[in-house]
Amino acid sequence: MTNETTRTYDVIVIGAGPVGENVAERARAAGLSTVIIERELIGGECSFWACDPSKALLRPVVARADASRVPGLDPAVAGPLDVDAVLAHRDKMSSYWKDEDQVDWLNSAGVDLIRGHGRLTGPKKVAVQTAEGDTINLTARHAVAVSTGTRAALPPIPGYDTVRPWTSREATTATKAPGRLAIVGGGVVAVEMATAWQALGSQVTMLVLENGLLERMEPFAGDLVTEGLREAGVDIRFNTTATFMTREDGEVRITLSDGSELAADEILLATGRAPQTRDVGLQSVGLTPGDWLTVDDTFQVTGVDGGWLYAVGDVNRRALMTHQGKYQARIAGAVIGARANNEPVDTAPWGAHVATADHSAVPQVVFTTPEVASVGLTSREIEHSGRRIKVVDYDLAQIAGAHQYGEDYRGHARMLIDTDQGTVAGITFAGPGVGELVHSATIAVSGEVPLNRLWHAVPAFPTLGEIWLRLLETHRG
Ligand SMILES: Cc1cc2nc3c(=O)[nH]c(=O)nc-3n(C[C@H](O)[C@H](O)[C@H](O)COP(=O)(O)OP(=O)(O)OC[C@H]3O[C@@H](n4cnc5c(N)ncnc54)[C@H](O)[C@@H]3O)c2cc1C
Ligand SMILES: NC(=O)c1ccc[n+]([C@@H]2O[C@H](COP(=O)([O-])OP(=O)(O)OC[C@H]3O[C@@H](n4cnc5c(N)ncnc54)[C@H](O)[C@@H]3O)[C@@H](O)[C@H]2O)c1
Repeated sequence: MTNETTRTYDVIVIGAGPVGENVAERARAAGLSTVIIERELIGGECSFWACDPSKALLRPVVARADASRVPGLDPAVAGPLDVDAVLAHRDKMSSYWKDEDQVDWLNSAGVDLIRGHGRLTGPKKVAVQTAEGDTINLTARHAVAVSTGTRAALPPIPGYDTVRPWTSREATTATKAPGRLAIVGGGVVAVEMATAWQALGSQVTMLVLENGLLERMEPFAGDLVTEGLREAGVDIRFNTTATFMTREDGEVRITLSDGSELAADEILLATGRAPQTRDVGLQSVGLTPGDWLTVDDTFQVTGVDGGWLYAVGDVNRRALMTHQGKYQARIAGAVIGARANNEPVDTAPWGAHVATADHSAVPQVVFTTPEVASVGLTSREIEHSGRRIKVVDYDLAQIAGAHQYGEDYRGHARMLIDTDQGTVAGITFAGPGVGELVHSATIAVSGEVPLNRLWHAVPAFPTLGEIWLRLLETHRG
C-alpha cells in the first residue's frame, strides 16, 4: 500500500546538486525551515559525473605535462600513466558514488532531505514521488527553488540512439580506456575528455563542427589547445560532423560529413546541455516543460506571479559552472531570507541580493594541456558589449616566471581594457599553470580595480603573475 502525506516548510528546494544544497543551506541560515528533494545522489552532476571525476582524470595528465618540461624531472615522467591508479583515484574523488558525507552536511545545516522525484503541482505546491511509490505533498510558505540542473543534449544525428553513445557521464566514469574513442564536439567537455582519454591510452578522434576549438573563448586559446591535443596524438577534424552512425560487430561505424567513414570502439557526444525541466510540473504554473527557466537578477522566475518561484544554477542557463551556480545560490538564499523576514532587499548593482557578477565577471578554467583561464569579456563579444575596449596582448613565454615554470613554455595572455572606466573588462590566459592565475583576474574585473591602482599590485618574481605587469606596461606603452 502506498501512502500520501502532507508537510509545510518555509522553503522547498528541488534538486540537491551543488547549487540546490547551497540554496537550502543559505535559506536555513536565514532562519527558514527548509526541505530539499533529490532523486539521485546528493551532490548532483558535479560531484559524481562531472567536475570531480573529470578533474581527477585530468590532474595526472596536466601534472605530467608540467613535469615533462622541467629538466631533471622529465625522464621520471616519460612513461605512460598508471591507468589503474588514475581510475582508482577518480573513484575515490567521486566518493565511490556514495553521498553519505553530503547527507551529513545537510543534517548539520538543519536542512530536511526527501529522496524522490519532485514536481510542482501549483503555486507554492510540490509533490514528491518516492522510490517506494509514496507521495509527499509539500507546501511552501515563502519560496520554491528549482535547481534541477542539466543533462547532456544529444544531437539528432541518425543512428545516435542505437549505438549506446557515451555522454559526459560515461566519459567521466568509464572503467577502461576504449582503444579508439570518437568525440563529437569542440567545447569544454570535448577538449577535457580528449585530453584525459588520449593520455589514458585511447586513440581519440575529434569531430568538430566549427573551424576551431573552444569557440566561445579567445581564438588563441582554442589554437593552443588544438596544438597541445595534436602533439598528444589526437586526430582533430574541423568543419566536420557525423551524419550517421551504427554499431556493428561491437564497433561504432560513423559516416562523416565529407562522406568518409570512421570506426571507433566508443563515441562520446559532447554537444552541450539541456535543462532538466521536462518533468518538474512547469505546466502547473503556466510554464513550458523542457524550457530553460528565465530569471531576474534575484533568481525569481519571470512569467510566474507572486514572486515565489526561483530557479538557480545550470537550469537558468546564466553560467553553467559549479562555482558560479554556488554564487547564485548564496545570493538566492540570502534574498529568499530577506524577503521572508521582511528585511531590506539590496538590488543595486553589486548589492547583497543580486548576482551582478553573472553578467560581467564569470571565471572559467579549462583543464587541458595547456590550461585556459578566463574571466569577463572576450574579444568576440566586444561588438555587442556597447563599451569602448582596448585589446592588449602579451606572449606569456616572454616572462621570467614562465622560463622558470618549464622549458619550451608556450602561452598567451589577452587583457581587454574598458577605456572609459580605466578598468579591466576581461582577461584570458592560455598556457601551463594559468588556472591558478584566474582569481587575480576575477578580483580585478569584479572589483573594477582602476588600472592606475593595479600598477601598484606588484607581482612576485619570478612567477606567472608577472604577466599582469607586462600587460599593464604594454598598455601604457
Ligand atoms: C563533464 C563535465 C565537467 C564539468 N566540470 C566542471 C568544472 O570543472 N568546474 C565547474 O565549475 N563546472 C564544471 N561542470 C559544470 C557543473 O557540473 C555544473 O555547472 C553543475 O553541476 C551545476 O550544478 P546544479 O546544482 O545547477 O545542477 P546539477 O549538478 O545537475 O544537479 C541537479 C540535481 O537535481 C536533481 N534533480 C533533477 N530533477 C529533479 C527532480 N525533478 N526531483 C528531484 N531531483 C531532481 C538531479 O538528480 C541532480 O542531482 C562540468 C560539467 C560537465 C558535464
Ligand atoms: N572546466 C569547466 O569549467 C567545465 C568543464 C566541462 C563542462 N563545463 C560546462 O559544461 C557545459 C557544457 O559543455 P559542452 O562541451 O557539452 O558544451 P559546449 O556548448 O561548450 O560545446 C558544445 C559543442 O558541441 C557542438 N555541437 C552541438 N550540436 C552539435 C551537432 N548537432 N553536431 C555536431 N556538433 C554539435 C558545438 O558545435 C560545440 O563544439 C559548458 O557550458 C561548460 O560551462 C565546464
